[in-house]
Amino acid sequence: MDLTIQPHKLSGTVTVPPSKSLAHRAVICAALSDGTCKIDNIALSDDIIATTEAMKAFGAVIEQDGSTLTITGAGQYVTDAKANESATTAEHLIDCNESGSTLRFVVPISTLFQGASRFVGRGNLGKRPLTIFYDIFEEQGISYKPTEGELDLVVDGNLKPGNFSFPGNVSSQFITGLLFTLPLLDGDSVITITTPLESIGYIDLTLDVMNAFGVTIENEGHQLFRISGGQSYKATDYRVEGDYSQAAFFLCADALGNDLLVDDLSMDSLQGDRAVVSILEAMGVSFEQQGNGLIGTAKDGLHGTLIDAAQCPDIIPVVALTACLSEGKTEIINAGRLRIKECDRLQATASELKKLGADIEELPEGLLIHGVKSLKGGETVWSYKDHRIAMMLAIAATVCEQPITVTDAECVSKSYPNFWEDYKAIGGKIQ
Ligand SMILES: O=C(O)C1=C[C@@H](OP(=O)(O)O)[C@@H](O)[C@H](O)C1
Ligand SMILES: C=C(OP(=O)(O)O)C(=O)O
Repeated sequence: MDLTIQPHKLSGTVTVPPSKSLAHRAVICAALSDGTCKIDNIALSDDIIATTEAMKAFGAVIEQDGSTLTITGAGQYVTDAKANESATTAEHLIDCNESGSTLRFVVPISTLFQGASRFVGRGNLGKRPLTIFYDIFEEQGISYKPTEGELDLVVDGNLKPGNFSFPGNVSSQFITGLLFTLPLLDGDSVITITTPLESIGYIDLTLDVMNAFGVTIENEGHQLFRISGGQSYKATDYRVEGDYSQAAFFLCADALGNDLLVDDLSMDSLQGDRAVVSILEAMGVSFEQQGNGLIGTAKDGLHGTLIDAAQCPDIIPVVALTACLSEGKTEIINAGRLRIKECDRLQATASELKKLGADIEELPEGLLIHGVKSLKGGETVWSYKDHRIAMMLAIAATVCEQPITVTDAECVSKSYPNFWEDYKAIGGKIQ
């Protein structure tokens, strides 16, 4: 789907969708529990569908009523060996679609159940790193068969408790997957992170949701995690809070002169992407809180700054757009992992914003931006089939002098299926 967008100011209230990261975690904890849970404020984006379907494959029963999921957990199949044999000896087929979270969370979880699991997916997912798990599987004698190209991975074997150690700069999702799994084993484990941990906020989300479901982990400075075995997830009800990664698009839109109240934000959220607020403040934006919403304004204009992407990779494309219209120089550092997301986001951000008239240069691990007065637009730009690039370009369109056409715009369904409807509802002009 190609969309031509006219330059037009956005205004009004936008209620951000529920946090995708928290939704993955709540669905997984509920689906591993030993009872029935209601998970409220769920949006069935492609990634969340991948996770719900995955957990159904292991025996969880999931029913949808509007934005609420009623989940009856498969905890009994983990703990009861007899039930394992009768209920889940077949190969589980897990379609991760393009969701790195689903893949890295569910691979270790799958080893809790009897029978092999086959993980398939598409887009960039087959190219995103998994070697941290492969090393563990080699060590523990768990069989795994990856294939080249599109993801098609068969994992067969049961993870054993023990000592795990690996670097913290590839993806925090490996840690989250192991944290979900290890407490259900019959012995204690320790995870040691051998380099400074990046994406720390996502580990805090994992620990927080697990805690809500009665599972606890000892966290020693995010470099060492002590996990007691023999725990179980207790059924509980949970509401998913609004998503700061999605709010970032609208908060940056505000910084760029749009006029939005960005609603359903938890002011003490653990989401790492809440960093968008402090980054924009450092660039000259002031925020006013109205209820659970924020309105940003840059009365005296925006100025460039130094931005460390290590803890908040997902907001970087739209923050980079904002920097393109901020006076002076912005350098974005520690952003190497943006190259291993749905696309190479450093390359995609630089190439598409350059087409629109920005002065932006790709660095090996970041971006170097010199602010310009305006973006001319008038070009066709590609989303790279990456939701966060598509949404960033939609915000760029509001500040371009000429219309732009965004190609492969439907990819927003990965995290925010209603994005284009919401965009139109606040004044976005799509032809
Ligand atoms: O755990 C999560 O929910 C996520 C962790 C982050 O990945 P990395 O830890 O690989 O940076 C983030 O980019 C991704 O969108 C969601
Ligand atoms: C990278 C993302 O998600 P995932 O890693 O789950 O595919 C994202 O949502 O930007």
